[in-house]
Amino acid sequence: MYKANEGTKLPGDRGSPEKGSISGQSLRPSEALSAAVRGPGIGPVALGSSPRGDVTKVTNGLGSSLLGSGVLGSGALGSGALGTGGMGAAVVSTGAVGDQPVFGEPWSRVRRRLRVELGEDVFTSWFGRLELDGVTEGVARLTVPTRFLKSWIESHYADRVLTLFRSECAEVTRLALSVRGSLSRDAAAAARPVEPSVPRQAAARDGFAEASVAPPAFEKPVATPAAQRGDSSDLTGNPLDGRLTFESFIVGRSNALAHAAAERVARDDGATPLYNPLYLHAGVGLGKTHLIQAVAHDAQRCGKRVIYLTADRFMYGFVAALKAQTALAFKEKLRGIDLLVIDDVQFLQGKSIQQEFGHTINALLDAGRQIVVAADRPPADLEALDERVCSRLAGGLVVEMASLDEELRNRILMARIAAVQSVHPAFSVPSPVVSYVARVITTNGRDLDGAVNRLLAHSTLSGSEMSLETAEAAIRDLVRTKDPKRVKIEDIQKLVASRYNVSRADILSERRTAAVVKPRQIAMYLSKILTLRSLPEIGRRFGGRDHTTVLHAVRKIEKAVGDDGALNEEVELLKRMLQE
Ligand SMILES: Nc1ncnc2c1ncn2[C@@H]1O[C@H](COP(=O)(O)OP(=O)(O)OP(=O)(O)O)[C@@H](O)[C@H]1O
Repeated sequence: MYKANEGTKLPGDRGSPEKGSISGQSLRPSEALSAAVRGPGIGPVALGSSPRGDVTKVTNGLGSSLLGSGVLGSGALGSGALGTGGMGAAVVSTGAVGDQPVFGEPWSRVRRRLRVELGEDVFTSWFGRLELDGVTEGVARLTVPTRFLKSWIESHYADRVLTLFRSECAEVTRLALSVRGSLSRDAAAAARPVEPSVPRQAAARDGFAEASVAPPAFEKPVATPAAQRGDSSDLTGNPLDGRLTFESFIVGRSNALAHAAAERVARDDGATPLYNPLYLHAGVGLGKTHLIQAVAHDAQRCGKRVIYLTADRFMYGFVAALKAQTALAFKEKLRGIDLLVIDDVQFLQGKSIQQEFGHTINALLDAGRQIVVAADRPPADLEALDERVCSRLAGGLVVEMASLDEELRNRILMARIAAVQSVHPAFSVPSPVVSYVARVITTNGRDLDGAVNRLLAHSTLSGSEMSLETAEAAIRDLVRTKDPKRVKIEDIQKLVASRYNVSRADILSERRTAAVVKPRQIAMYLSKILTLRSLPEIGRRFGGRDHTTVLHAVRKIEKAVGDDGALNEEVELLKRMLQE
């Protein structure tokens, strides 16, 4: 079983609640894993082959989107390739392919090229969670966690992704993008609320468009009575994932504060919410969703009325309600709850939706209702959101969850392995292998899940002892080179200010003395070349200046570094310091 938390508690916290049942959430980690990697003879298994005949596909009967997928290359059973999403269908390449994963390497190269082309920020926002599920008969099946991401990638990047994939791997002729987890999370929840079908025009107006590449491979529209009636006011939120509880959340240095605050909020009696809103932010896969869903689970168990929504669901819900002229009911429903949990708030797009979101959180906060928000960045960096909304979101407790350190990664891995062992007692991972995986997979919890998935696939399918060598081959593609550092405008301002002996406030101020103008212009220039922020955004972050002022500064410094060797060296040094 997953290990219970031993983490930080805030004063006044009660102990862990009894494990209770959550309606429609019956998939335990052990069941999920057992379903995911049932070998031949245990569960329904489909076998197929690629056009080259060198890929054997093993699909468990619950569908490959059950919990993500893994792809292994051959060797003994070979090197790992894909599917960091968790513990689902294994796609195993064997035979003639040799030691290399069949599609994993090309896919890794596609990702690398996209990252270089688009820059770190754009790549992380749109492609950080895009995963390759497999390639069958020329169709590369890609998955993302939300419909919104799916629509966005399809309408903005599909052609580019396909072109890159084809150039890396001629076998790929089409893409099929789908939302992963749509089966898993809801398989047990027959009563899953359905995405209201968003009218094309409304969707396009608010920044998302219908699929344009290939018909979704897996996504199955689930008809519910509410959807059939078009009753979009029947907003019951996204279903919670029964695995994402406090009990299964491992607490370490990087997330102790967030965990303590989350527990406190979940168990608060609701009379006077202490941390409201509670705003958690962190990079991809560091446990935000896990923690805020844990809050939602716990609050539900305490009898609170809870709605958990991803930003895209909020958008779809609102657009559909507008269309069905049930927007009032939609708002009323939202405002009549005790706890609103919103995930991935950085994806909120569209003016009217943002306004509505702003009104909703104002109404809830004014009524003393609790809000919990997760995002991949701090409130001040939510560029798409109205400033007043950002400041309201920042007005409670904002906590950053840092990267998982090695010790925490080790404990998460051990918990995952223990969960698997409760179903597969023969699954054994020697401690040097656990330590090795914890050391080399530095990225996030999702990749740790992917690693366990591959070790399990290896052990189930090969039946051989796990050694450091085989483990290394199984998880090879998950071991990434260090991501380039993301530079923040605030850090640029601080560094440049200290280098030129002025304060950051001077840089943001109206002062026009030469001692301040030069560092200000250098800082603007560095913001333009080291971040993906637009000129207007940079202007806003420099004391509300116009974008033409920023453009002027950028051009001026560009020219100056060309003419003046000393300045060039100085700027290069600042650049290096910021990127280290
Ligand atoms: N501290 C932890 N304890 C247990 N599992 C964890 C922890 N941190 C992350 N995980 C696991 O890692 C995976 C990714 O976590 P989660 O989905 O919560 O990340 P996230 O921060 O919401 O990422 P994203 O920004 O991509 O949505 C999940 O399977 C989660 O259970």
